[in-house]
Amino acid sequence: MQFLQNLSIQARLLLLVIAPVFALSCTLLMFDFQDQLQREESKLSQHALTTAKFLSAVVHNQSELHGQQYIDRLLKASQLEHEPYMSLVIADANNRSLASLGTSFNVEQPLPQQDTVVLQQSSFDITMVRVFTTEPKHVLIGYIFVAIDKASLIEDHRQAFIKNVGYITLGLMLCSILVYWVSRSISQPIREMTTALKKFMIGNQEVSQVKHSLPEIQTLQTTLNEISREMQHAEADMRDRIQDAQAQLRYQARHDALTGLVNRQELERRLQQALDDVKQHRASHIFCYMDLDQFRVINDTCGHLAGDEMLRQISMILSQRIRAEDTFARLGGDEFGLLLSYCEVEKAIEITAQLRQMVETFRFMHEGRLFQTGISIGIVEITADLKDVGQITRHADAACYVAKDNGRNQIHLFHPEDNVLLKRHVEMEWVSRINEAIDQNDFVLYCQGIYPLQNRDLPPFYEVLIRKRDEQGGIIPPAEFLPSAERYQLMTKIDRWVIQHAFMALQPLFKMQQQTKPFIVSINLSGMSLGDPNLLAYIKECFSTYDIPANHVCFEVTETSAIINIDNTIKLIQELKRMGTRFMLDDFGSGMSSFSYLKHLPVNFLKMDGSYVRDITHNKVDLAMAKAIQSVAESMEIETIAEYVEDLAALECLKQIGVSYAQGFYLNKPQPLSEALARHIGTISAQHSTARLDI
Ligand SMILES: Nc1nc2c(ncn2[C@@H]2O[C@H](COP(=O)(O)OP(=O)(O)OP(=O)(O)O)[C@@H](O)[C@H]2O)c(=O)[nH]1
Repeated sequence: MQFLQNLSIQARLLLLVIAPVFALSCTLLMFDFQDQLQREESKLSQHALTTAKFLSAVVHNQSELHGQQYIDRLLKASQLEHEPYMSLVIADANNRSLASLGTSFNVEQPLPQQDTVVLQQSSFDITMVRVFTTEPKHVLIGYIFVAIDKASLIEDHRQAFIKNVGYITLGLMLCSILVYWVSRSISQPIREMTTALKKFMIGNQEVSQVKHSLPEIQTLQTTLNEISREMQHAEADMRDRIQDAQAQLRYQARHDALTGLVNRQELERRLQQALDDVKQHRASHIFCYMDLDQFRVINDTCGHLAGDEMLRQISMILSQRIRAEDTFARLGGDEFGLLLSYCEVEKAIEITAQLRQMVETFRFMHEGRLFQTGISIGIVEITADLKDVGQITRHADAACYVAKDNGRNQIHLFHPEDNVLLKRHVEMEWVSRINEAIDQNDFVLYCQGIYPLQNRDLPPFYEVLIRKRDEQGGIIPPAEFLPSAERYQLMTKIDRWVIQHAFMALQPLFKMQQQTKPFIVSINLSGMSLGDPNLLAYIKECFSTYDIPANHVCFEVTETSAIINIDNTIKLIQELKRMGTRFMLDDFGSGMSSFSYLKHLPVNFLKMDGSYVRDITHNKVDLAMAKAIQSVAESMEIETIAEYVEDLAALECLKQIGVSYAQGFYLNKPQPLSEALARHIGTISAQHSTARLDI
């Protein structure tokens, strides 16, 4: 079959049509030849027998065969003279030939005794009939032999057969020529088409006209040319699209998707050019680092989409003031970079002052509310002594940091000896120390008691406070490291560390299955943690891991951080309160709109801001504020706590106005959490823990 597949159309037609027809014709001819031969043979045999019988009938009443005339008459009567392939012999009773017609022959003795018999010879068939006299006596008087010459009969038929085969061969040869011509008329255009297609493949735009084309091939050619045209259109279209996409990619690689401004990579490339220019040609270029002020508030109150819109609007407004030769870029978040080309410091200050002014006067409208923001700008002059682009951006960033530190919405020109920069350096160091302390558990938990003033049966609180161990084993207060943790977004990590370790400290108390005196451990949550959507899941996991009853835990959130993350905070409070956990609003009264937000925060306790408590016995306003807070809390059925209680007079005053709990150095100083808890359940002496509440 494989061999057939490799054959050309001509070869296939010849092999599959002509050859079988030839073979079949020859076979049929052969059968016919055999058949005819047999029929002829039997016809002749029959004829020979009839003739012999006829002759025997003619002579049967003779007593013997004699007389030439008589025999000739007999031969004539046989009517066999026109059958050249036969011989006829008349012999007497002794088998001596009396007369013959055709080639004479002798029949060997003894002759068979039958009256009629066919004797088979090598190339003859001899029909023998015995001749008898009739009445009165039945006497043998002779023999009549009729021979059929089989060889000549076969030869005659062979000639006819060869002639027929010749005719068939001739016919088939003519057919072959016809088949060859027809198949060539098919294969030739296919070959030409193949050549045309090869040329088409190597760049010809059209499949060229095939000379001896068939209608089918012409249709194929037209279709291919149509496909080719379509492909050319598609290719041109695709090329355009690729070019567009490449241009878009080039654009995207250099621009910020949100604002359309140049991006950080492109700015850094241009800064490098500027630095080279300064080093080679002493040109003067300025770089400014700009950061929007309190942008987080927009995101938190209006959502990120609104924040994006504000970034777009501010970028557009500032772009209008920036010269074509300058580069205004978005570096990420709410940070922008401005490269002022061929610009002196004084001019840069003038331009940035205008930009700052534009941001200050800009109002962002969202859902009917107007928002205002500021921008802090750090300026650095690109000088030849700057090592690289990284140093330019670091200096500008540092100057912007100083501008923030100076109260935001400021412009600051970079100066290496800035005190604030030194402070920032210290803070940066704290970042790695805090991370290390978290990994190596170098923090320790302290606590300060919060005791009931009105009803002694209420359980005390222990507010958990974090400290850090120093290398010499001393204790570092939180004021040294928490500001850095807040600035560098480490508060979530710290809060989680505190929650986990406070729970670890509590676990043994509940494991002992002792009837512990009721108490509540109070843990502070930073604003950053309140904005963390995964905090709730983390706290729940800690409750189940350490198996701590939820009603022994209270979380303290400050008013400002709760407000910034209001939705998340409300959800957190609702979910955990359902489990029995309590919530305390810390520093209450420090914000401007404390009372209005109180309605939305379902807390159990209010901790008055220490600033009202410290001077409550001397300052009437503080006293009035404390009373007001107490009155609002009572009407909302919220318990109050006063912190910073530093003397007996303050304690008495707070008790009188109805404050529920008190906390402060007068009552109790911070002590290690584990010790405080051990004292509480009485496993160690309670000597130092007793709060001075005997008033
Ligand atoms: N809408 C929006 N917000 C972003 C995008 N990238 C970063 N932010 C947010 O921008 C805020 C940047 O805040 P910071 O610059 O750290 O702080 P800030 O609130 O501006 O306060 P100061 O810079 O200290 O004045 C963060 O809340 C980020 O989540 C952004 O592409 N779109």
